[in-house]
Amino acid sequence: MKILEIKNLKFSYNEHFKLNIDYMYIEKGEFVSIIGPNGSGKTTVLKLLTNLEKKDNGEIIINKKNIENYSKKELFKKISVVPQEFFTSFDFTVENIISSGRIPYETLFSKDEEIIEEVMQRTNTWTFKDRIYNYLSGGEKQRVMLTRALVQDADILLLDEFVSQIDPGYTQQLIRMVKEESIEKNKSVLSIFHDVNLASLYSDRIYIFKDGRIKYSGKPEKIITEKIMKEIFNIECIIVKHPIKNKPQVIFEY
Ligand SMILES: Nc1ncnc2c1ncn2[C@@H]1O[C@H](COP(=O)(O)OP(=O)(O)OP(=O)(O)O)[C@@H](O)[C@H]1O
Repeated sequence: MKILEIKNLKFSYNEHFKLNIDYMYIEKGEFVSIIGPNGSGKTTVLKLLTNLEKKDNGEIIINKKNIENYSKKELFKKISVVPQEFFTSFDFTVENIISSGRIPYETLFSKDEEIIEEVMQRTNTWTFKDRIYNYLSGGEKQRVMLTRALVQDADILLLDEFVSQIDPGYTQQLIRMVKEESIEKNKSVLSIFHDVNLASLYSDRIYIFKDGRIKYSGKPEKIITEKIMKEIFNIECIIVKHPIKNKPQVIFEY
């Protein structure tokens, strides 16, 4: 079942950048990634999906219902987001920030507190729950934002380079957690990656963006090729098969 569909989506900030998506979808329980060069429109799509920008044209359909027909609260239960950056001018603690993921459920019963603590233990953020968010390192902030999105428990998780500042140990742990959410809880994931190898290893399907359009889409095995990597990113590379998962992995020639 398709949980998210984007049809004929058009948007422009100005004459310099135009986004034009004919069709894009995510199935329930699918892990889908977007890759593409800087400025190709990846983050803009996520902003349109969360109403941070207003589309010029087209349709965004979540669970067979147009996004415009959702109330804010309903939408928060459908979509949770880990943005590239999150700023706050207040001195919120880590626990304050993460707890805000439960706002759409509007209860402060112990059940919510249990959910919050359980997810914080899993992401190892519980140990610094009383620290001020603004004073955390970049990687710690990203872990807090992912934890907030997980406690929100929405059907679709939108991730914008959510491990870009995270060390290898936590990168593996957090991506595995997200993957488990999709496999075990049937959550759908749409994740932007700059690391093509991570996208290839964990995704069921990948969309490759260039110049505000989808240039290629499909299973990693089909579209992570030397020719396409050269065309999209202008890189000289060799594609090898992951020894355990058989997924294509990109190695720079030099
Ligand atoms: N608020 C804005 N006003 C004007 N132009 C913008 C704005 N936000 C983004 N852009 C431009 O729109 C284009 C697409 O930006 P977007 O952030 O979607 O790219 P991206 O593929 O996510 O890039 P990156 O990989 O660098 O994060 C870029 O050229 C960017 O400069």
